[in-house]
Amino acid sequence: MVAAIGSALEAPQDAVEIDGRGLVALPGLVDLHTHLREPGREDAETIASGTRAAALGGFTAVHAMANTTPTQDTAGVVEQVWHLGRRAGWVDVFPVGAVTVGLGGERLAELGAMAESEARVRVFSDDGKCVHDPVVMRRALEYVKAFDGVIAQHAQEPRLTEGSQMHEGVVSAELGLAGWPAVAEEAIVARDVLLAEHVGSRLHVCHLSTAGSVEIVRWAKSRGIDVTAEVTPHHLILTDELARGYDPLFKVNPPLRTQRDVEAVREGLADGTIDIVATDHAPHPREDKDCEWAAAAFGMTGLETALSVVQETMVDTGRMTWADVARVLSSAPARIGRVDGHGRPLAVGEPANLTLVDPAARRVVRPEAQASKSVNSPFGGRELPGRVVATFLRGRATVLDGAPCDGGSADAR
Ligand SMILES: NC(=O)N[C@@H](CC(=O)O)C(=O)O
Ligand SMILES: [Zn+2]
Ligand SMILES: [Zn+2]
Repeated sequence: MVAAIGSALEAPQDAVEIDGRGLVALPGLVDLHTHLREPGREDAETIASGTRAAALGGFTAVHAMANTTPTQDTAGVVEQVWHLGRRAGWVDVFPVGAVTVGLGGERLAELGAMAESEARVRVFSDDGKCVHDPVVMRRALEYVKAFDGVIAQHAQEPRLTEGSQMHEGVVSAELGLAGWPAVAEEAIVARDVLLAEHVGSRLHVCHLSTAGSVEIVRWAKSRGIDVTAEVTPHHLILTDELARGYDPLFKVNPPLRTQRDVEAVREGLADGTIDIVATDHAPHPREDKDCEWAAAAFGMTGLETALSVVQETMVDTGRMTWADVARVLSSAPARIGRVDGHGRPLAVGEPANLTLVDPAARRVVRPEAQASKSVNSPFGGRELPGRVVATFLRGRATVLDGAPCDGGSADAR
């Protein structure tokens, strides 16, 4: 708990003192969209390694996506993930529940049992797959109203994206790679905001990536539809031009779009149409990325670079203040996920979940030196601004002087 705020305070003798001059204090960051890969793909990431990466990135809470093996579609599996997160101790892990059994898109998973479990699931998503059947989507939206849940949709019309490899446009035509058209995302976003309005439920749009999707969400919000949306750091800064080198590091779902889309998502984030930044941290082992483009997995890591990318694209460009950063990376995601104790203002009596950032620092990203078990960062070798100096989870340092406090967590080494 934050005991006092001021300039002439008496600290207890054994207190850790940090010289905060020049640093920005943010409420601990909250990621609504992380892939931790455990259970099932511990070669790519574990709950311990992924949450350690999260703490180093300034996070105190992450939502762990449901596309694990087995799928997080029962109370048993979400409770297991929740417990492993607790035991690792780096951040609070909130498991996302699958919408449909095995992400199959057909039968609703036991949403109520997951909501009532110890993990208290409020966010449900088949992420990786789109809940494409409108009847299933409608039922899911209706069902979660009972416990104030939200459906987080991976908006990708499957028929329009069969075999898709990258954004459909000039570059895909030149490279001869199968395109993933913007309309495949926008058609689902449009359908889902209308469904959410029809049944009076809450919808969250995952990794919104196109100018058209921004317009649809802006329209929906102006109508009073209860929709929220996220953008990833990579969609704020990278474009489909990067596919020209055929390096699968830049292969991701939804794909990197055009400069026009990048401009539109930045503007949407700045004006509040897009509510939050979420990492979509998607670690993959080397063998799934060190191959030709068409055979490679979709996804990139992001927990350890997210804040820097937001600083570069939104703060250093004058589009957002640090208070806005606290909103899009902490308070708004905590509210959407209905998470207690996170995303709270830095005030006396609030839980001491906080992050100290040095905005004047610059660093070159070295994926091999990161805490994630996987190295598929699109920012390797790139210089980015900002450095997370310290992270505190309920008053306990998880990161100090930019280094993980391994002693504090039993299982994370
Ligand atoms: N974003 C990705 O490209 N991949 C994600 C799935 C997803 O977020 O759709 C993954 O699980 O690897
Ligand atoms: Zn997705
Ligand atoms: Zn994802």
